[in-house]
Amino acid sequence: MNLPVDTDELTKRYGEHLAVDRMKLTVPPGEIYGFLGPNGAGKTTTLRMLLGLVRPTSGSVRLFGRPPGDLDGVGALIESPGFYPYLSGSDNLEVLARYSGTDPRRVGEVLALVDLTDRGKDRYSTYSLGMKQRLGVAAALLKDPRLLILDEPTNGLDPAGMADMRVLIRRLGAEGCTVLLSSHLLGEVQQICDRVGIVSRGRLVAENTVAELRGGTVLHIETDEVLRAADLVRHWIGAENVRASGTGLDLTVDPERASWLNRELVTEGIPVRELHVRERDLEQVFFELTGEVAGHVG
Ligand SMILES: Nc1ncnc2c1ncn2[C@@H]1O[C@H](COP(=O)(O)OP(=O)(O)OP(=O)(O)O)[C@@H](O)[C@H]1O
Repeated sequence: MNLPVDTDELTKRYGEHLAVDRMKLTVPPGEIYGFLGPNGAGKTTTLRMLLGLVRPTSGSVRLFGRPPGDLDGVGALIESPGFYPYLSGSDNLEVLARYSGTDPRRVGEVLALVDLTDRGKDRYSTYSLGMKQRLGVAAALLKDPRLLILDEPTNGLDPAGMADMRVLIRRLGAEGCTVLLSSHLLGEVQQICDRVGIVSRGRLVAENTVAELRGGTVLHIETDEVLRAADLVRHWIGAENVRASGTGLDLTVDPERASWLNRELVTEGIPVRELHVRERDLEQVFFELTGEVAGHVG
């Protein structure tokens, strides 16, 4: 099958600097794939290589089985498109439609898709940042793509603008469009994407669904005797499943065993102040996988 996105050993080197390192990226049809990593991780460079805007140092790119540069069926928003500020959103799209040989009747359709019908006749310069971004997506949708590539589509948007963009992307996905988007915001990919690839220093360090990346649940125990509790629990369930954190322990263990653990600890004279199951945070997973400072990612 010709996948919408399929790269192999994709590499880009700028002088001594390895911006993208042997990237293997596959996106099957209909998926919303989040390409997640801190600033400078190599996301934009990868997306630019997919679109034939940057030549790879080595490795290969195929979009629908075709070499980069053949962008039939592919729409992209990589950096803010150059819209004319004094033209309306609608007129700007008509210029692009004419330029790309698209039926101008499509302009009304894409404006509706991005919820800009009411403001289509207003000058671009009067648009909010969120509206400008949505017009950018509308431009990428002009040719009715089967694959949409979006670089940081919510960058710089306020919470309402971000929410609108999430709704839009999910709607496009529901209509069968494959979407590959990059982001440095964990919360965002968590909410939008079916699958996530985590990129760090040019390498894809993990790839999975959000749920699987989180790796299920953690049992958290709070006690005043953390060290003694940690020793005992390590002995019972294996040291690799126990992490001491401050006044508590995080255990990778079947939550069904919570009452058994509680009983055993109390029997050993360890007072258990609190015991609850919690989901691992994607931010924590990200940090564990990449060693990147968590503050880099939202
Ligand atoms: N034209 C270039 N010449 C030299 N180095 C570059 C060039 N383009 C990108 N780089 C470097 O390659 C690395 C990856 O950059 P890239 O823009 O792909 O990262 P990113 O993950 O998209 O981050 P951001 O979200 O900040 O754009 C960075 O260290 C960057 O400085």
